[in-house]
Amino acid sequence: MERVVIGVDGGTESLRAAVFDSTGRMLGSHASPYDTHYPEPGWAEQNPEDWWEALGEAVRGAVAAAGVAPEQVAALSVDTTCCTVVALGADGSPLRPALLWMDMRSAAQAARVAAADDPALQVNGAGRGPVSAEWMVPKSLWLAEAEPATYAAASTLCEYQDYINLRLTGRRCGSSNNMSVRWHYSTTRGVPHTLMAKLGIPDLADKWPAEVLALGDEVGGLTPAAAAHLGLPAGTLVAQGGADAFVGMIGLGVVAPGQMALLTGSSHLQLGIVGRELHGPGFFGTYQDAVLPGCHVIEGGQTSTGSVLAWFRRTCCAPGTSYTQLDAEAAAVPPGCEGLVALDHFQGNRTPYTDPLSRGALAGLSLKHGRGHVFRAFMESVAAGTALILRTMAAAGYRPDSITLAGGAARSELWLQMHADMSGVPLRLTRCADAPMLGCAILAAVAAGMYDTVPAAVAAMVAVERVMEPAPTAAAAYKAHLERYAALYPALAPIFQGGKLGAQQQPVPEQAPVAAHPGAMPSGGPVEWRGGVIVAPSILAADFANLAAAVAEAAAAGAPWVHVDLFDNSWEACPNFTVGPPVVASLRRHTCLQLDCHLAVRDPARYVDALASAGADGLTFHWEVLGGAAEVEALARRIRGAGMRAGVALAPDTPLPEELVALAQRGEVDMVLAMTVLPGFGGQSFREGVLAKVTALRAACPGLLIQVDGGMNAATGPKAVAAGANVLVAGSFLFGHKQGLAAGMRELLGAIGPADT
Ligand SMILES: O=C(CO)[C@H](O)[C@H](O)COP(=O)(O)O
Repeated sequence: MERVVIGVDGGTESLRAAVFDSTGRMLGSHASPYDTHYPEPGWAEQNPEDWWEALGEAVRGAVAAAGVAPEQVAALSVDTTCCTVVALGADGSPLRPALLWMDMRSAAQAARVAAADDPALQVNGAGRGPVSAEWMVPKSLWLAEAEPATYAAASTLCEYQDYINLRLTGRRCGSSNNMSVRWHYSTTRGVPHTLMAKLGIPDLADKWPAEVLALGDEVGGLTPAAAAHLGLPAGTLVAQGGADAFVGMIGLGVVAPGQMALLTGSSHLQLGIVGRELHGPGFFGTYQDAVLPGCHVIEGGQTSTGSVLAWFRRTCCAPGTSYTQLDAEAAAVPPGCEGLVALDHFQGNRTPYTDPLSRGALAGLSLKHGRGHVFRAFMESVAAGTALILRTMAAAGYRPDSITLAGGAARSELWLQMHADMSGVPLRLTRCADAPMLGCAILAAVAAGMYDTVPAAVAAMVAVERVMEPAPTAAAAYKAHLERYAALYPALAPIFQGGKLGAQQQPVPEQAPVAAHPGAMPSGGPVEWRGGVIVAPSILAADFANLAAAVAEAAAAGAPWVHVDLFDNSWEACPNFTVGPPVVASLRRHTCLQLDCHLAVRDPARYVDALASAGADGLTFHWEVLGGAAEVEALARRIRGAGMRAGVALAPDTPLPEELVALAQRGEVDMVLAMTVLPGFGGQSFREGVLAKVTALRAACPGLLIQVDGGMNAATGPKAVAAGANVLVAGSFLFGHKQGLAAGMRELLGAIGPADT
């Protein structure tokens, strides 16, 4: 008897079930719709009993459509919408309608959660936000405050998906997937007790399921009542599922570090797998162990993508105009739209700016441009938005090797190719369009013992049908266009919202983002990072009266970081006075590049809070000004706690301290800066002798960010990289380059040689 598995996808409009064989072929499916109620503007509720009825109907329908016997079903697994919150009484019955994921009534509570300044918030842009009203904690807080009697009576607050598992098996458990991505839970820190306590709801922890199961774990067998409802044998195995998009990653075969899922529809969602914890501004996550143990998920998102194209067709084209027609008109326009560039932020920007007030735009219109140009400009803006998200992730150390795409974008070859060309990453397309249901089926197959592991099941059940490679000529044609796109939001933000750049301006929380993933530094963007090396232009060599132009030039040249020297003339080894936190705050309003701040001052601790508030991404202080390893460790922790990368600098004559090596090996510092000139002034000669320190440090710390600063040019850069440096700060060479900074970048990177990673 052939064994089959069932995947169930509880969506917003309906619940769908499908039967799959062991090769991942869908044998039959069935959808059952249910209603959503909107009691107030912004509110959205569903009745859990409707889900249960839909589940019975859909599973029976899918089994009938597949033509299999119920006894053939080895297991099933369920994904649902994420953050659809249910309050259950002691007997497991719902106490009120469920708050659907899109329910926004807890917006005020979400703002208070964001302001709670708790370590658990670090997964959101390294603590800079946002916290969405969609999520579990704001919804729970709303219930506690607006309906205290219901909150008090609730013995369980859980997700749609947990409720279904409870009814199927009688087991009250949560999914580490849902909890990691939207409950501020982590597999190492556990439940966010301090956050709950700060919000005045410490008892929320008791209402959450105490048992947390990973995707694919056995939840249990169907109870007799559930079996009768589904038309399956009692005892049929139920495997743990999770949130639809994340289970969809499994259905797309995205289960290993370096892989990314791109889920497209009215919006875009970029979900990448990282081998270790990684936090940073401009993206969400990483969510620890959120898909498979050891696989952390990094998240980016664009709120309006397919919806922008739909808007254009609806409002700007004659009735009956087809996408095929618009696609053909767009295909006749060259990449870059002959100077026309659009911004896709019609409904705000989720990442990298996290700015709900940003809006769409078209810039560069001329009388030559026609409808095909405008449609293409919107298509390109969406692909460029994805490329910018990838660049932001790359600056923190994550670069996907492949992107597996699902959803509406797959219907346009032209649009697909734009995504591949601008991202510089091959796009994979799989056989099964219903990735969440296939993901559930894979989890069920593993729980049923049909495969030993999720990756083994993925290898057998996910079929990659096509790989679309970036076309080198088009990618080159898009370089300048991407820079124009990247410059649009910073230029328009003042118009949209009075000069603020969204969440980057928000205060950061008390505790630590973990070190950026070192050693795997970025490629992508208009200039490739050769050999995994970051070049950070030092604005010490720029015109201090025109720093906005300097950072714009650095961005246009493809630099991921800008190096900012903060000297206050307080340390005799650095007799210069440059800029302070207010200038960093101003720079933050002009760039989304990482602001890498070097403090050559006597008392660096006094600037930590101000620089964090200013939006600095990294803060490097000098070993020489502190009183030893314990003080260095404490300050590094404080810097990380303020949401920044912690670096320790050594003046050229300072020998490499063993204690610093030990701190780096223990992961207590993110970067070591070996100064190759005396701190204070640009334009000095490179001290090659310093490289012995770099060599020793690289041998001891293979994954560390090692920065060199001073006298860097096309002759000295390759020597620093050969010694083991992977972050090069260059001032006079770049800002003083006769052909401009971009030419200097090309020369430096060209001298370093091709990427070896
Ligand atoms: O930190 C510095 C000096 O303390 C500068 O960033 C560094 O010297 C870079 O300048 P240049 O490339 O001109 O040598």
